[in-house]
Amino acid sequence: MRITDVRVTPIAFRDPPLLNVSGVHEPWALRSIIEVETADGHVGLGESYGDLETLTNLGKVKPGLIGLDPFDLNGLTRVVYAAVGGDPDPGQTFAPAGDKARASALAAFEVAFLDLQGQLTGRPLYEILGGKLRDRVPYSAYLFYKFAGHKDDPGYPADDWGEALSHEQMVEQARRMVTEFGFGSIKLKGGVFEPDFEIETLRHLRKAFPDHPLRIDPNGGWSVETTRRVMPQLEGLLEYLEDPARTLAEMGQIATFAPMPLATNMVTIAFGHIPETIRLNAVQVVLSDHHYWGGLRATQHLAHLGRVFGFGISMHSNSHMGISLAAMTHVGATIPNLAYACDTHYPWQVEDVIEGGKLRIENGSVAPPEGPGLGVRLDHAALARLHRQYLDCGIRVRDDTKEMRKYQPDFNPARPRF
Ligand SMILES: O=C([O-])C(=O)C[C@H](O)[C@@H](O)C(=O)[O-]
Ligand SMILES: [Mg+2]
Repeated sequence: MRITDVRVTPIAFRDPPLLNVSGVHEPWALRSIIEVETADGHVGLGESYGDLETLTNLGKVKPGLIGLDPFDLNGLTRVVYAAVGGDPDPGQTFAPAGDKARASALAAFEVAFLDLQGQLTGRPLYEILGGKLRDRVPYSAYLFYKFAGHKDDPGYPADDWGEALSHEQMVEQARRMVTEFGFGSIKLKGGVFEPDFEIETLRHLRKAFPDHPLRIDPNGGWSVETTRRVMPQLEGLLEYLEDPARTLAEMGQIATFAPMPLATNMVTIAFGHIPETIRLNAVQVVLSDHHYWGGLRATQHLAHLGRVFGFGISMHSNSHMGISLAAMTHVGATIPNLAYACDTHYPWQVEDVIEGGKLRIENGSVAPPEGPGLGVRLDHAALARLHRQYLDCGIRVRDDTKEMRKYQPDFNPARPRF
């Protein structure tokens, strides 16, 4: 069974004005949708970033995939490394340190190849990945401070979540997340306001949700000294503290005085970072993300290293569609040491490219879609509509800072902000 066609379609979908350390989300979020077709008409799906660099790299890989067997994942790795650059040694399946471009291209196509393997064998993807260890994968409520609407009219109605700039509004956002989706744990995106204000928001959340584990993620927005100053206030409040500071060395310093585990999706983002992470004991929870760790098998390998070296595994996300949620859920179902509920931006998205609308989050968790492979199919009309939005929206690279300067012309995202 050989691959005869590969299509990569950039899309843009509505995104609310969510705040973070770099600024605010633009009205349109970008992704790319990958279709890998075999001679007999099976189509494997993948999803990745939609920025120009990713699209360029995926475009470079495409021609080399024609004629490959979808079961030849080492062949895929060789093609990706040859096209994007790097060591073409087929033994070097996973990317070294700082190798996000190659690992991301590999991941985008690996998911589509695995989807094909599932379709060709009539097996759900979690079986291709070794079998499921749980029926449902837990996700956490992902709370953002947010504006009520975008600064410029994006040409669509404002989202129905309203403004969240006060503690009380954030508790309301959490209440809706927990009521509608049943989330059993809560993450607050921080780095937006002074840490003391954000910790007060956490206290309000603790009061309203006494049993929900809480996390905060300032995305490297705090200095080591600021983190030291606020640490007594955080003690006993958090399940883990995610990326308070920006570098591995700073995380290592914070780990010497932090009573709770430190988590990251910023300082340990490739296999080559793990030796130094362990040497410094800088991080106790790694947020895996198949999109840039090199795919679903790489995610399993990362989890295995977690068992070897004693760090926990959680999962990171970005604004994404149902193909990514299906892939995250299939792999999440196979990881023995997935000790924490995974991140997902999915509740913030109102559009999707899969048949049947959106996947369902219930009781704070998602079941891997049944059916062969990923278990999701492309809605071609929706894909065409979201591609048209991409062409029309004019955004080609995500820039939260530029967007924030429309509200606050002197906004400075330099970190540490606090
Ligand atoms: O955990 C994280 O760092 C993220 O989810 C990164 C995202 O870019 C988040 O900050 C966002 O969507 O603004
Ligand atoms: Mg993070």
